Amino acid sequence: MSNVATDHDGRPPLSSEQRVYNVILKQAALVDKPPKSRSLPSDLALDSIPVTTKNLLNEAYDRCGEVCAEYAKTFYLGTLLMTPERRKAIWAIYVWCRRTDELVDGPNASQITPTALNRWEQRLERAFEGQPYDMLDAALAETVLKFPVDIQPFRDMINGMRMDLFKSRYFNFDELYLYCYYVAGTVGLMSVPIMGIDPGSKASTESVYNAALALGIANQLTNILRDVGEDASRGRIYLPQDELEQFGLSDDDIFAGVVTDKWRAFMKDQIKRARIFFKQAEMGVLELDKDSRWPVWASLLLYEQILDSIEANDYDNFTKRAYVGKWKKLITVPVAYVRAVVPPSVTRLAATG
Ligand SMILES: CC(C)=CCC/C(C)=C/CC/C(C)=C/CC/C(C)=C/COP(=O)(O)OP(=O)(O)O
Repeated sequence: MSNVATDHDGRPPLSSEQRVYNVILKQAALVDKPPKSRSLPSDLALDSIPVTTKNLLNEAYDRCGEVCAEYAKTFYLGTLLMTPERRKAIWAIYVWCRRTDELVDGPNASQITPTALNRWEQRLERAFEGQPYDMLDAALAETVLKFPVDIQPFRDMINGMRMDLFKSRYFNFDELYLYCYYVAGTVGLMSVPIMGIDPGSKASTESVYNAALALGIANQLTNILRDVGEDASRGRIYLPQDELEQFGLSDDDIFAGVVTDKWRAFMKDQIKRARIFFKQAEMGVLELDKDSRWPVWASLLLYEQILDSIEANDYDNFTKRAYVGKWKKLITVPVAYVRAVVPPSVTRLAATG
């Protein structure tokens, strides 16, 4: 990828950031288009769904909600504040992402092949065409009919799983950035059309998508920094090789798992970068629809605190798993609520006054 000097037309290749930004421009353009359901054949229009199917669909959404409640408790509680339509849609997307992730991370992960991922992608395409394979896919199919969600981020998440099958080293941050977009930034892009942008927001749609992407990247970078030891035990190093080298470190140091001054310096640098992405994301939360802000603030603040915990562990992410304690979690939830409901000018004044 990065060692190709030019593309087919002899132009220098785009950086990962530019490639991902092109996806964002496409997503933002979609928001202004009429909903897909209006341009679908009449038998696929939402108001023509028979009552029995509607009941089955409601059961499927309930199941999605249960899965979300089980695996992402805080986020689930936050979704309860959203309108019923939105919360159902978020659950359906959450479940699709979880099922995708389980293909490579779940109990059957060792049997996963590129062919199985291709089949999963075909299923996704069918769901977007209104021909779901099972009821959970049906919930997704209805969601993407109702909201201006594009298939590209979903395809890209599957691309991330493909990447994970054959790649266990990242030469530089550009390569890692693409991976983080695939497996986490995509979630941000899928979520914005559901969560909605505040009608009074003056921000451009692209900038809100960009902030959502930043949150996905920040979360994934944090995840990577938290899990260095665990990943190394599986032979994987999700850290930029060139940056390790700049700090005088190599794969062997990661496998040895000893916290040295070089490691601390390297980690400080990585944490700094993850925090920059969190900051970029924060600007976008303010632009989201009022009811969607709380769950996003809560998950942002909670995830960002994992970085503090790595610092508190004196950068030992080889043998210690950084986590946010119960009390800190409990304090974060109301803090997130205040940030979500109080206009930023007031909090800013309160902070300075
Ligand atoms: C900021 C704006 C404008 C919108 C918000 C857009 C959203 C919801 C972005 C969130 C993106 C997101 C949740 C990405 C997933 C990131 C991630 C690393 C999840 C980790 O999942 P698990 O592996 O289950 O985590 P744990 O191992 O910590 O349980």
